[in-house]
This record gives sequence, C-alpha cells and structure tokens, in this order.
Amino acid sequence: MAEVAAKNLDTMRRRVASVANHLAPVRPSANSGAVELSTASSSMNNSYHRIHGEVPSHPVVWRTARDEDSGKDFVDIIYEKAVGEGIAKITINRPERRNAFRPQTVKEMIRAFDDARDDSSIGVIILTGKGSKAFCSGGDQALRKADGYVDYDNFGRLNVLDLQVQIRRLPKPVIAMVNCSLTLYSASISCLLDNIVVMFFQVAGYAVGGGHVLHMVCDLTIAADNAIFGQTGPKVGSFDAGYGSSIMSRLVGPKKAREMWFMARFYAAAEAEKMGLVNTVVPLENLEQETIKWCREMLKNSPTALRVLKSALNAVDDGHTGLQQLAGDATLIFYGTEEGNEGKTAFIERRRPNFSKFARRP
Ligand SMILES: CC(C)(COP(=O)(O)OP(=O)(O)OC[C@H]1O[C@@H](n2cnc3c(N)ncnc32)[C@H](O)[C@@H]1OP(=O)(O)O)[C@@H](O)C(=O)NCCC(=O)NCCSC(=O)c1cc(O)c2ccccc2c1O
Repeated sequence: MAEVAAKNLDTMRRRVASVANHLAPVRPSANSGAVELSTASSSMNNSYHRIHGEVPSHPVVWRTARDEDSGKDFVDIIYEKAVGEGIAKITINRPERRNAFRPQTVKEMIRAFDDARDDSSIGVIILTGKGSKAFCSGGDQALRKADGYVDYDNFGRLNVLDLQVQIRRLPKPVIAMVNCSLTLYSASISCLLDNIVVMFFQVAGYAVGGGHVLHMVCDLTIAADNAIFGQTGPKVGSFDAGYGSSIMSRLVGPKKAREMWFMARFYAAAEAEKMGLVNTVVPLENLEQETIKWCREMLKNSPTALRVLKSALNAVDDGHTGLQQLAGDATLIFYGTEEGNEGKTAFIERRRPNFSKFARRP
C-alpha cells in the first residue's frame, strides 16, 4: 500500500515538475545578442550607452483615435495612439472569430495604417489582436466564396493583399505584437503523503493562415511565450503565393518555408524564434511593455535613417517597387539640400541655376 502511494507521489512530482518546466518563462530575446549587452552592466559602461541611455519604462496611456479623413468609426478594429508618444496601435477586434478578418476589417486596417502614415507625430505602429486567444486566424472562412471573401456586397475580395503591400511600403516601422492566452485552472490532488495542487495553463494565441502572413509582413515581431505560428492553407484549400511565400522563404530559408507550407504544422513561439520568424519572445505579462520598449528605443533614433533602412532592406526583393521606394527617399532627402534647392529657386527667379558651387564628390 505504502509502496503504491510512494509510486503515485513520485509520478505526481514528475508531472508537476514537467508542467513547471513547461511554464518556465522564456528569457527575453533568448537568441538576440542585444540581451547580453543590455543586461551586462560592464558592456553598458561605454560612451555609446552613456549618451543614448535607457528608454523610459513608464506605462503607456492610449487614447482612441479616429480616422480623421473619413470621420467614420471603426467597427472591426480598435485604433489608438499613445498620449505624448509617437506610437499608434491597431488591434483587430473580432475575438469571437479568433480575429479572422473579413473585407471590412481589412478596409478599416488600411484606413488606420494610412492615418498613421500621414500623422507626422507617429513614428512606429503596432499591429495586434484583441483578446487572449489570437493575433489573427486569417481570412474569415465563413465568408469565403468562389471569388474571395464577401461581406457587405456581392463582390469577393482578397484585399488583405493590398494591406500587405501597404505595410511593406509604409515608411515607418510596423511591429506585430503576437498575443496569447493564459488561462489558469487548478486542481487539488490528495494522496496519502501529500496534498498537491496542480496548475494547468490552457495556452493558445494563434498567428495562423493569413494572420501568419500579416505578422511576417510586419518589420518586427514580438511574441508572447505561448503564441503559436503556422500556415493552414493546404488544409483549408488556400495558399498565399505572394508575400506569404516569398517573405517567408527569406525569413526562415527555402527548406523550412516548404516545410511550413507543405505540412501546415503549428510552431511554438520558441521554435518560431529559432527559425528567425520572430525577433523576440517574452512572457505574456511583459508583452506590451516589451513592445513599447522597442517602440521607444526606435523613436529615439533618426526617423529618416529608419525610413531609408526599411526601403533599403526591402529594395532587392521588391524589384521596381523597391527601387521606387528607395529612390523616393533619395529625392526626399535631396529636396532638403542646398543643391536641390538651387534648381528650384533659379526656376522661380527665372535665372540660370548655378550648380558650379557644389562639390563634385569622389
Ligand atoms: C485559429 C484556430 C487554430 C483556433 O482553434 P481553437 O480551437 O482555439 O478555436 P476554434 O477553432 O473553436 O475557433 C473559435 C471560433 O472562431 C472561429 N474561427 C476561427 N478561425 C476562423 C477563421 N479563419 N474564419 C472564420 N471563423 C474562424 C471558429 O469557427 C469558432 O467559431 P464558433 O462559432 O464555432 O465558436 C482555429 O480556429 C483555426 O484553425 N482557424 C482557421 C485558420 C485558417 O485556416 N485560416 C484561413 C487560412 S486562408 C487565409 O487566411 C487567406 C486569406 C486571404 O485573404 C488570402 C488572400 C490571398 C491569398 C491567400 C489568402 C489566404 O490564405
């Protein structure tokens, strides 16, 4: 009898240890060398860190933002801006559908991203999903018809493709903040020698299907430690042969991209980080705080440098469109120079421009 009880206890202990081990918080930025730098004080003791310093950690205050151009209220999304800081946040608000998008959702996201692009006080944009169960589960399959997704009219739409292009070309960093749930259940198990309380966490937090493509198109992804990533297309009769394939191949490499698409498996956040799909994985309770930290850190940097870097990082892959974006940035910068201004001023003053005073640099 005592032998059986001891064996049961042993089994119980192993289970608790296994659950506890599973729940051990992931060290922030497990793969990123940046962590070592930001935590090792000796590495911080240099002029670079003394001058640029730490970012503030006070809580962010959100205010609901409107689409100033259309004046229409948002239904499928929540659009917010941080008070006194250059951060906008777009939240897909269809939690009962795991934040699956319909054409209306996408139209609203496009309007919000447009507003954030146009608002010169905004320097970085967060994309996330409402609630605790999903970032986004892709297109709303209940609305899928023969020619795309249909909501308020009879035309099928694949307008998420326009949104992907918009995010890719938007000259400000866009961060996907991939949320997840953490629901605690507890059960008390009594045995002869001990009374053990076992805690179960139900975890989820899906960035799947077209929702997975959305996070990949964003410039950076910060994930909660129990988020789940994957493509479902081949299981539901769909595929994204555009950015969903080409950007993924760049991110994880051609073999792994084939695995993700052909097998349509799901991957835990830690695995996604190893694969290069996400920038960092943090405990759920730190997710927004960490994302805001990244935003604040970028906001301290030169907006023009970030703008040009984004277009430069995309340029080769994006062909003519990438060149167009990078070239537009070059023109933007040139217009601000004395040399560029000389041409315009001469035209206005109806005189011959004098470019001879400008250096012909090596
Ligand atoms: C995301 C899940 C893994 C979550 O599973 P879980 O068990 O937690 O929850 P439920 O399955 O019970 O879902 C709860 C509730 O939500 C509804 N729901 C979830 N996802 C969707 C969805 N995508 N569309 C519609 N409804 C959804 C679900 O039916 C439940 O409703 P109840 O009324 O029953 O409570 C799991 O839900 C899941 O696997 N979801 C589907 C993921 C998926 O296959 N997405 C579509 C991929 S295709 C796509 O997104 C896509 C879109 C485009 O616009 C494209 C455009 C151009 C090219 C390609 C495109 C493309 O591939």
